[in-house]
Amino acid sequence: MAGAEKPLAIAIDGPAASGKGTLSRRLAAEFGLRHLDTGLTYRGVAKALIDQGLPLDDEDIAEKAALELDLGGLDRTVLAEHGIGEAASRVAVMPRVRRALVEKQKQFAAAMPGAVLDGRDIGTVVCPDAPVKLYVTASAEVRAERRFREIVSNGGEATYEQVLEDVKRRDARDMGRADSPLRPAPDAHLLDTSEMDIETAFLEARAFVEKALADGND
Ligand SMILES: Nc1ncnc2c1ncn2[C@@H]1O[C@H](COP(=O)(O)OP(=O)(O)O)[C@@H](O)[C@H]1O
Ligand SMILES: Nc1ccn([C@@H]2O[C@H](COP(=O)(O)OP(=O)(O)O)[C@@H](O)[C@H]2O)c(=O)n1
Repeated sequence: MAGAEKPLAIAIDGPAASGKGTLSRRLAAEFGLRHLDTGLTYRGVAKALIDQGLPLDDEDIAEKAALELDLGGLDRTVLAEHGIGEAASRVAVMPRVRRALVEKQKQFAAAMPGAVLDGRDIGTVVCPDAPVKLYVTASAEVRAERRFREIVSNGGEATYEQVLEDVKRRDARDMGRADSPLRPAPDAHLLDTSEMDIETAFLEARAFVEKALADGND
């Protein structure tokens, strides 16, 4: 990245358990960039409200929690809990919560040498000028199977049917909200990982990033 004049942003969006976090972490390591899982910021707000016994749907209260959130203090091991994803998608419908978090996410992306950000609105709202945008997806059934295995391997309890229902409900809420709904940016490259293992998906994603960066330097 030596000599780069402005930070490089790689925007990765997609629905729950599509594999965007796994890809983002590996791409960040590969290209020497920082990484922000923006889902953790919405999860962080939801967890703060739950811990204080506060409602998830009061915009004044949730905005305050969003403004107070410290990106440096997000503990993935705690926030990854399945139920917090559902709560996060409820706080994520509120425009003032989004505004507060998007501002912090933009600041993160603006620091050199740049960053890989993953979430639902990175290519459309947080980094609309990113030169590299990926929309990672997979069928709801494949994503539910991945999330189910993840929960069980972490010692949690769930059934595949429950997880599939949760995934579909969250998809509907994320795609149906008025503010920054989940959708591919018009210039995003679609990567359907339904039939790909992690390594294959990473190699595809890396090849796409390399090509996009080379094209951008022409
Ligand atoms: N292509 C893939 N094939 C199989 N499992 C995958 C694949 N991509 C990710 N996973 C697994 O699926 C789960 C969800 O992946 P993650 O990257 O956390 O998704 P997201 O960030 O989109 O919610 C993790 O346990 C991860 O190891
Ligand atoms: N940029 C983002 C990231 C997450 N979110 C919300 O936060 C929830 C949790 O996101 P996440 O990325 O941690 O969820 P998973 O895909 O890991 O299951 C999502 O269901 C969205 O409602 C969002 O609205 N915008």
